[in-house]
Amino acid sequence: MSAAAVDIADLRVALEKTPILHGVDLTVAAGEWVTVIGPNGAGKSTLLRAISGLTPYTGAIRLAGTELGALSRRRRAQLVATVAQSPVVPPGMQVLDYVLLGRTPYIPMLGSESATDVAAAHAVLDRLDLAGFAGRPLATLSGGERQRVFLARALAQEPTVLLLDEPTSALDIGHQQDVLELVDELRRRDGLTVVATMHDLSIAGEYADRLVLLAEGLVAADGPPGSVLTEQLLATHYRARVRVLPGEHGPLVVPVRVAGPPPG
Ligand SMILES: Nc1ncnc2c1ncn2[C@@H]1O[C@H](COP(=O)(O)OP(=O)(O)OP(=O)(O)O)[C@@H](O)[C@H]1O
Repeated sequence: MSAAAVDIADLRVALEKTPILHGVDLTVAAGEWVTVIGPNGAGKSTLLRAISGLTPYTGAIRLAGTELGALSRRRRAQLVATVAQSPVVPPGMQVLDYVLLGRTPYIPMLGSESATDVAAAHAVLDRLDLAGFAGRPLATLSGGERQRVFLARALAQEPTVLLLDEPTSALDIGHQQDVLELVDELRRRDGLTVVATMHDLSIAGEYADRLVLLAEGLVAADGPPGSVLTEQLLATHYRARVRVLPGEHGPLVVPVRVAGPPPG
């Protein structure tokens, strides 16, 4: 049997001496889409940052069978690409140059990008409907356009594991669907493994094979969307009043107001 794309055991992370993740176990098979949900501050971004090698941890994180710490930075960048919530953007950088940064793990030391790298960057800009933005300074794009450029850079990296931290939070509903369908297409076509975080629970359930509910730094539930998106679990961990309705591609979570507006 081939190794899991991501295999995490007893992961513990402390930030500024405060324990944030308290012993997380998570296995993601190659080609699987797992979305981590959970209330604000649960540790979702911290988990993704640990998988991408940006945060010290104890426990084990293995990528395709190799412990994260045993991978060179270059090899790690060939395996894992991240779309962070608010990536740092070098001032004045144009869109094409930013997307080309995704090719860094394939460019020889002290070398510069090849025609193949430039073609790969243009191809991904085309796929994301961003070709017309190639020469624009990133800072002049709208929030949603910029978010798609961040994804373009990650896809230009041609990773085997794609980490998406709320990748559609700035997108209108049409672009949300376009971007998630594209990621799903890459997963089906190329066997890309996806680990995402999302706050829109209906969309989370529609695209993921499995949902992992993280609460206070621990896995509170892990399974197919129908087993995690229950009114009881969402009430317990989000203190949310919701109705869960059957949908074509997964449960639909609808917030409901319990008390009506004050009379008068
Ligand atoms: N550098 C830091 N030092 C101390 N605490 C931190 C640091 N970074 C994050 N935290 C805390 O760690 C906890 C988990 O943060 P994290 O960003 O992983 O949560 P999250 O589940 O992604 O939340 P959200 O849904 O709001 O994005 C939060 O309580 C946050 O305040």
